Amino acid sequence: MDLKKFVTIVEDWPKPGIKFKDITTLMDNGEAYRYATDRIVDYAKQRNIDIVVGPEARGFIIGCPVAYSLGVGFAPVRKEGKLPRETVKVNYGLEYGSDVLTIHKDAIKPGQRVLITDDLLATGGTIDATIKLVEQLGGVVAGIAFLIELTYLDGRNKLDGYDILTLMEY
Ligand SMILES: O=P(O)(O)OC[C@H]1O[C@H](OP(=O)(O)OP(=O)(O)O)[C@H](O)[C@@H]1O
Ligand SMILES: Nc1ncnc2[nH]cnc12
Repeated sequence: MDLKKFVTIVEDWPKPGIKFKDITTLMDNGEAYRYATDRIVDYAKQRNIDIVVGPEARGFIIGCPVAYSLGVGFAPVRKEGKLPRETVKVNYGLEYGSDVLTIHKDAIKPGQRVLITDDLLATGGTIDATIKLVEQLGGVVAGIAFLIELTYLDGRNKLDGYDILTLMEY
């Protein structure tokens, strides 16, 4: 299936010069959403995943159906002030700003094999921060899966040494 047919490019959003890749038009097509999810599930099955971790908000859209299909748990990474119990946190930069990401301190047990999911790899700042959170808790990043990679931003370089799956490149 040609997944790119289901992604809508929105020019100059949220800021001038950004070509926003809108995945809502992929998610609202049942066949495309299932096809993309199943490809990530196939990847995860080869990597003995204990738990899926995804950053707010679009990382949830990808990670939750993958976790459900694998029969493993999902741990959310959220922006600061959203998780109610004790967290660890890290600052990060992204294509159009900067922020703080957090995860519950007990979300991952030391040694657990983690699949990180998100919709899109741009500068790699979000996932670099997510890796730091997972590793701070003793998790092993066994794979990272995205729908989309913006190759011109070279985020993959920032994630050097980790195993990465992307389903579409721009
Ligand atoms: O590789 P990077 O440069 O870090 O950029 C990619 C991240 O940016 C977007 O999330 P955003 O922070 O806009 O949040 P949202 O998912 O809540 O819209 C996207 O969903 C990725 O998580
Ligand atoms: N160009 C882009 N499109 C969609 N989400 C993004 N997150 C960071 N850059 C993005």
